[in-house]
Amino acid sequence: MPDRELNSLLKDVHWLMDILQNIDVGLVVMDRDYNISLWNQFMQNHSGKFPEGVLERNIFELFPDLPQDWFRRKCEPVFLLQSATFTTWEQRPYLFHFPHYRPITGTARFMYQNCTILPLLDTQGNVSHICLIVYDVTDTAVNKRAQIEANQQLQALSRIDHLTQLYNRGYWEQNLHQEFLRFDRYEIPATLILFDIDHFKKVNDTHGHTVGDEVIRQVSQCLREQLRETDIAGRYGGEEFGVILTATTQEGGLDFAERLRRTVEQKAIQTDRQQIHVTISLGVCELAADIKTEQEWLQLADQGLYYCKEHGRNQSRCYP
Ligand SMILES: Nc1nc2c(ncn2[C@@H]2O[C@H](COP(=O)(O)OP(=O)(O)OP(=O)(O)O)[C@@H](O)[C@H]2O)c(=O)[nH]1
Repeated sequence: MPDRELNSLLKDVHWLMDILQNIDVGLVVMDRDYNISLWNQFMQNHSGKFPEGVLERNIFELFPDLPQDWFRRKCEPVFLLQSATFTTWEQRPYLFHFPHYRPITGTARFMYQNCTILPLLDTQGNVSHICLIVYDVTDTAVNKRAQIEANQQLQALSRIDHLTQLYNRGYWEQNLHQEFLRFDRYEIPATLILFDIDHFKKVNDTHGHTVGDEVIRQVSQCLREQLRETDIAGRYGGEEFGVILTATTQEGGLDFAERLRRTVEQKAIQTDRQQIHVTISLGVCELAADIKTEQEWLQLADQGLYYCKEHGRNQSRCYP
């Protein structure tokens, strides 16, 4: 080869090596036994390990925390099939546990990484080495996680009634529908309670709307204290509430209703000026095969509630 061509080739190789060293991604070349042949500046900066300490050494001995089985499963097809593989931070947040110091994404305790593993062919066309490329994707990952979290919070907020912290009517009705379908499929018992505060208009008229709101809040608090984790309680209307008692028969439902009724009756609701006592009326209905829709289920519980209103209030009634 003429000198000029050789010089030009050497220059190209020299430049390429410069680029490999300074590029802002991690580059690691390994042989068939996972011994390291190339370790660029990015890997040195983030691991604190210098090339002289890693070259010709086995990557699993140098980094005992590497998920060895998983990593081998990713690399073996690259050796055997001569095709590249990729891993993303969503599958596994990182391969190398590198600290992360960026001020903007300061919430990240480590560097999130995507990785690519490329086959490197020898002169006979066999894959003698693989090249692992490590990308720092912390900014993307942190933003995406923050977005997911914000969406979850928004979703939770859109399900909750602001005044009572119970489910709002829309979300509660979705649950009623689900419970109805569950009964249809598995015949697991479920009991519905609809209740409202007696003579609530009078509370508003006598003490004002703010006190009325406080009464609604404190009755909701009584309800929350009675609930099991599987019960689903919502604010159905102004001073009307719905409770779905899962895996509960009419007998259990009536027990719950009476317990709640007594708790509210005994509660002294403290307002700025005085104590107020209120009572509630409750309609109870266990789901049965002849109830064809959830609307029918609601109407039956409502008829129980209506019966209580007609017969003196401060009581609970099963219907049918
Ligand atoms: N303070 C307050 N009042 C509300 C709210 N939502 C509905 N109300 C009031 O609740 C009252 C309900 O009155 P009614 O439906 O006549 O029932 P009631 O006076 O409780 O009588 P019975 O149910 O028959 O015992 C109305 O005056 C509504 O304005 C609310 O969020 N806050």
